[in-house]
Amino acid sequence: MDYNEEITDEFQGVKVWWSANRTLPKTQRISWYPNDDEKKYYRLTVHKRHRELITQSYISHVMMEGKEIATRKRQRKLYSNNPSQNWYGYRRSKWSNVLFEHPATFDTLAMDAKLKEEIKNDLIKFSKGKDYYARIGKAWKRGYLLYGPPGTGKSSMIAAMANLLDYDVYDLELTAVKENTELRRLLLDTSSKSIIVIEDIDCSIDLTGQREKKKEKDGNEDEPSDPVTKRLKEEEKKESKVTLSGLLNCIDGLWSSCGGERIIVFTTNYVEKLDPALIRRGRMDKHIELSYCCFDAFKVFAKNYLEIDSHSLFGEIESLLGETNMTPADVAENLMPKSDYDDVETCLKRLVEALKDAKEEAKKKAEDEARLKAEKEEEKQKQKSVKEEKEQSGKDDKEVKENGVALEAAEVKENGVAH
Ligand SMILES: Nc1ncnc2c1ncn2[C@@H]1O[C@H](COP(=O)(O)OP(=O)(O)OP(=O)(O)O)[C@@H](O)[C@H]1O
Repeated sequence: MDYNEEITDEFQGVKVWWSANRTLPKTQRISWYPNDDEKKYYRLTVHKRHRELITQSYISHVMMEGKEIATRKRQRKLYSNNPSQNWYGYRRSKWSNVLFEHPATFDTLAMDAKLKEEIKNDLIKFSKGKDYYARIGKAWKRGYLLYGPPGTGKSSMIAAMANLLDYDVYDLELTAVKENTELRRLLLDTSSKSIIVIEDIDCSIDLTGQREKKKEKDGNEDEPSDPVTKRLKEEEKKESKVTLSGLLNCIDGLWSSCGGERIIVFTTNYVEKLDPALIRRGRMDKHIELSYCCFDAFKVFAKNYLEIDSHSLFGEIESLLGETNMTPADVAENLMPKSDYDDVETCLKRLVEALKDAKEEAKKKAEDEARLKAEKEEEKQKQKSVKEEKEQSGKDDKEVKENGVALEAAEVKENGVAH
């Protein structure tokens, strides 16, 4: 809306007029910064008989609409945490950000259709649950644990979640956090409507307590003379003290005291390594396994990458997918046309070949492993029988010796007696 422009609006049959204006500065001065004296304002004109309706309902209606428009228009961000030595000073902050523009959505996510629907519903229910969480007296947060082998879509799912809910993403790199208080400050500095992601949780924290110490460097390393480098090196050498209990306390306690909705996502390739305390329900409410490519997931790729719903090769692909483990990342790579000459047939055939190779390789690997196991077993048996033989011969020697000694003793006695 331009200055001196006027627009009309209607609310419950009542007409109102808006105009934009500003107060001009009293003094003229040249400055890099906007003039403090200048004030922008909107004027709302309405017939005085509608005053009550306007002040009691219309204004709050306008504020709410405004907030919704701002949310719709806002550009979402991907944040990553800065090391604490960069937190203070001019324009320094705890988090750096870039625009979040990951294209993954639940439509592009290749996975079991039922599970996908379940996760979507869960997320939507959570995002609409403000009153529900307030009523049951729980912090408005939800934890997801995504686990599965590399290339099965854990990062893609996080992006799809953020795109579905219109949330910002905070990628929390725990290895850059020195202690629990830093972790707390970082988390308190996140905004509402956000997903906080800790990837590869099993690698970032020692799950029994203290985080792995950085490898000690040689003691006789040259001391830098430059004071800035020296300080940075000293900072680096400081022991990292983010603990599992610190992390859990932050997750459990912190957000109860600050409103707003937050989702926390942990990812790992090795779920079995995780401490049950970390992933118990309430902390990680939903455990989602992302696994090797199933036929449902393949059909999503076929639709998205090749724009097909069926093909004569689908049957063969379905049975090959059932017989071998191929990650969605590998399936996607094989399905993607590599040149303008690659048509649907070429891409599907390439996938069939790759699946056959993978099946063959897996078979060979299993055979090699079985052979190795059999050889080990044989070796073990051999060692066992050698040991038994040795023990037996040891026993025989002892008997011979004992008998021999006994005999000698008897002879000595007899001889002694005889003498
Ligand atoms: N389920 C999936 N649906 C759609 N695309 C996928 C899926 N899984 C993997 N991909 C594709 O493979 C690439 C790698 O996947 P992604 O990074 O999401 O896997 P990840 O499980 O997070 O792997 P890592 O454990 O190595 O981080 C993605 O860019 C995406 O194109």
